[in-house]
Amino acid sequence: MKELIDAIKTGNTSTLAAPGVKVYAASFTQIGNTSLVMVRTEAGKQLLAVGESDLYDQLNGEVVDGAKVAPLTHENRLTLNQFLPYTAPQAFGTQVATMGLGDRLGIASPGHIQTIRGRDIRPVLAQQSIRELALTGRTYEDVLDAAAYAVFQEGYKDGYGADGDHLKKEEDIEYALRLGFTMLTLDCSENIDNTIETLSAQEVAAKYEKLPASLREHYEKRYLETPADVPGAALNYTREALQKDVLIYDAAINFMEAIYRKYIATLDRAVDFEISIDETATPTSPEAHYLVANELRDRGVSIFSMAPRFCGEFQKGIDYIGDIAQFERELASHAAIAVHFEYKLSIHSGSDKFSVFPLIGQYTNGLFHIKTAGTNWLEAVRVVAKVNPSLYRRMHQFALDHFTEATAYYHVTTDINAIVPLSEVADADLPNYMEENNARQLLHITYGLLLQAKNADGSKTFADEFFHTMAEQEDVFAEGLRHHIGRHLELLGK
Ligand SMILES: O=C(O)[C@@H](O)[C@H](O)[C@H](O)C(=O)CO
Repeated sequence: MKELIDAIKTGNTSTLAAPGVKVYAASFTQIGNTSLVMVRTEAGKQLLAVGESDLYDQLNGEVVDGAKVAPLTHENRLTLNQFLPYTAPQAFGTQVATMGLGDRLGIASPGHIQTIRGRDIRPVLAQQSIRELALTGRTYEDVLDAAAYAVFQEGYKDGYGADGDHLKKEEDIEYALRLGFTMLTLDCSENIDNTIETLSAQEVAAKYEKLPASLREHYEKRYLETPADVPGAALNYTREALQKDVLIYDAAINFMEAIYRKYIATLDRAVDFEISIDETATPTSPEAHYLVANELRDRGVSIFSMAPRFCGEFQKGIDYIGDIAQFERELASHAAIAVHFEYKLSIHSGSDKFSVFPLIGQYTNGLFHIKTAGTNWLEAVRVVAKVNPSLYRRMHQFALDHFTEATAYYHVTTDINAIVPLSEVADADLPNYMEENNARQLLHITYGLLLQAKNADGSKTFADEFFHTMAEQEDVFAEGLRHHIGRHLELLGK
């Protein structure tokens, strides 16, 4: 490290290098008298600060050859945020396309930044749901730390977001806001009454008639007596459909309003507020989308994006399943409704939906929010399959043994029996599993079980070897993400 420190001290920063040290040159920056750069040694990634200043004094680390070597801790990330504002997350609002790049491992954001840099779209790098945190054993502090350090490492100064994703409980909303998250995705799935879809028209009518007359009059006046006028949207409310949608969504709309008033409207900073009604058994018709959006607007609820449950299937880690012609027809209306109410359409489980990406880019005029997460984990699995076949085989077999357990967390229609047995696949062909839908979903939804698996002696079954492999293959992983997420962006027109 001494050679590097001396080079920085003498201002010879054109080629920052030292034996046994990887220097992330894009991170190099000057803050007052301090030169700061990210390096990686056998001890892992660290901040190297050369030159005395308040920043130097505030960083927690040890002094080596007259410089400070600081580990990538939560406290040091907060110090970085204080002196380098571009390393803190921001809200983006509705006038720029954004992409959620969920990173369940805390090591994908450098590749995501390399992919998105220079394109007409901004990254929400720190995106994790409470479900993901529970399955990986991470915290929102971990998630935001990893994203901020990646932004510093890559010297990315165009801004990034932090999304507390699929939040259902007030304590989780408070947790994300307390940490400075700049996007909140309110998951309303538990406030949507999916049982209504199972009722007959007569049962729906009877249940609807039991609602307060004032409520029924409110909806009938606004949706039966007043035609919806949304340019580009084909909306046709029937009495039967209205009755169902009121029974399905009224409680959820009240929930959205209550959370907005309590947590968003009172904030002294911008936060992108997303409404998620995608993780429900009930596909969101354009009429239902319009009803929810219209009610929210008239209640003064301003949103950044809305995630409907599209027709067909947006399953994890694989392409769209369904009638693309019907999807296009409904997408046109959903996108027109979002434009009408001045927010962005949000595409959840956006990973790998290659067949519909061009339609999404077209009908949203390139102004959308799209969420990915699992596909980034699968790119890491692909690296393991390439460079550590033994580890991949053990992970794959463990996933097969625990797949049923994992289906409690994610809706998939995976055919496990269609997956070619490991014994029939040569080491060199293991990466091909990442090209096959059933194997993709097998490894996709078992991520938490794999990362948290422990041996009888309490040691990690896979995680330590997995992360060591990924550290050695950092550049291969980044290249894989540039290729795979780059394909997403190209087809989305970005
Ligand atoms: O797995 C999760 O809980 C999240 O990644 C969630 O699926 C997210 O909202 C998403 O849609 C990512 O594609």
